[in-house]
Amino acid sequence: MTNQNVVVPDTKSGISLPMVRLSGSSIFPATAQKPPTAPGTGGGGCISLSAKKKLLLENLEINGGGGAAKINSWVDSMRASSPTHMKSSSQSLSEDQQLPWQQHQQQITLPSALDNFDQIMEASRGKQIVMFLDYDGTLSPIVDDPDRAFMSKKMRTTVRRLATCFPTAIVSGRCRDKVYKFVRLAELYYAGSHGMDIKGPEKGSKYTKTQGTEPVICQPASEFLPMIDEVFKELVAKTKLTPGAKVENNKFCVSVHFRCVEEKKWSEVAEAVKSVLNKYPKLRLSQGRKVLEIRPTIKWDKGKALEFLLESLGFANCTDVFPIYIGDDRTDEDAFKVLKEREQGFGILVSKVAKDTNASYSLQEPTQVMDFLQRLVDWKKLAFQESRM
Ligand SMILES: O=P(O)(O)OC[C@H]1O[C@H](O[C@H]2O[C@H](CO)[C@@H](O)[C@H](O)[C@H]2O)[C@H](O)[C@@H](O)[C@@H]1O
Repeated sequence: MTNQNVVVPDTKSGISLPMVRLSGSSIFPATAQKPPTAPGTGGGGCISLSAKKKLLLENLEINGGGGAAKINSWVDSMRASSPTHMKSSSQSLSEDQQLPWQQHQQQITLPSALDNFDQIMEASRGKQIVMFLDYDGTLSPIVDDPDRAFMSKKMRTTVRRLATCFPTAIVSGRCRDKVYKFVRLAELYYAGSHGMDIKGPEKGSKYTKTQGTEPVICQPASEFLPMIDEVFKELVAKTKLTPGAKVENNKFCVSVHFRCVEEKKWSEVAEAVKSVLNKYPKLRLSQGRKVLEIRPTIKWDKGKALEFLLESLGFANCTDVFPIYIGDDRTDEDAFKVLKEREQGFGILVSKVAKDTNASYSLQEPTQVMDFLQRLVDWKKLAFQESRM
């Protein structure tokens, strides 16, 4: 496996984005086997948007709503991202007023990944499981202060054990350094800034042939660094008079938190973000849990990061791989969608409420995620013991 310079053309801006990635052939034989459809989804856990909605979605996401979307609909969208407001807000808007993530066609209650553990393992039979874990809301509980979103010692121990059994990656909206400081496990892959900053394990990985060489690195949005810095400073200045607003520099994207802002002041946050987006057409908006995020318009997201990591691990065209992606946020949907489209592995949504999702199973909260990961470890150990008998 060798390092290779690759250029990713950005179809929107017309610029080419250099990155380094590993190329390698699969270490597993290719025998196609389709995982069974998750119960309760009828194969339709994936909700397809109509062509019209897709177009609207692209327009809104690319220019942050352009001039058309009013601040009121932004605030409605911000309310819709809060579970206590889920019923009241987005449903009162017409389809054209809604931001992309408000356009629910159907809310799905997914089967529990814990209750269906045996079924998931059965689907993975004969395949290499690869684990992808979101951080906030998945490995750590959601808290008011983003700087204090610590994962428990028990969770860290479980993730460490998991990584001895399966290749494991953390895929987060946070910048890579910050998420690493929270997780502190050198043996993992890390994809920060919603997948726009990927680095392989410091210590090399027993799962790749790259041990002892330079770790894999991928930064497809590196040209946006100065712009993101500028935007960060502008947003800090624009929100400094809004009590509770917090702007976080996530290196290749900026997060504007409104969790601690009084609801009547949410429009100030929306105004600030919208005014900046209007100034920077090469940046777009996405939304997470009580956070508005500004990121480059390049076609790169957590789904692309997942594909890149699979390729780096040598599973590019391999059918004997079984990726499991666990996440709680809208940005994780990009990865769930990739798995659905590849018909490989499963997405697991961490949520207590029904959501419009491409995931196949659900877990309610980080403690359940930990239980699921521990079961995976136990299952692997048992399988290993049985293979030696
Ligand atoms: O992709 P993730 O690892 O889930 O990161 C998404 C964002 O997570 C963080 O914000 C969220 O968690 C905070 C701490 O619990 C919470 O205060 C905030 O309201 C949530 O949105 C992080 O601070 C962001 O930078 C990430 O983009």
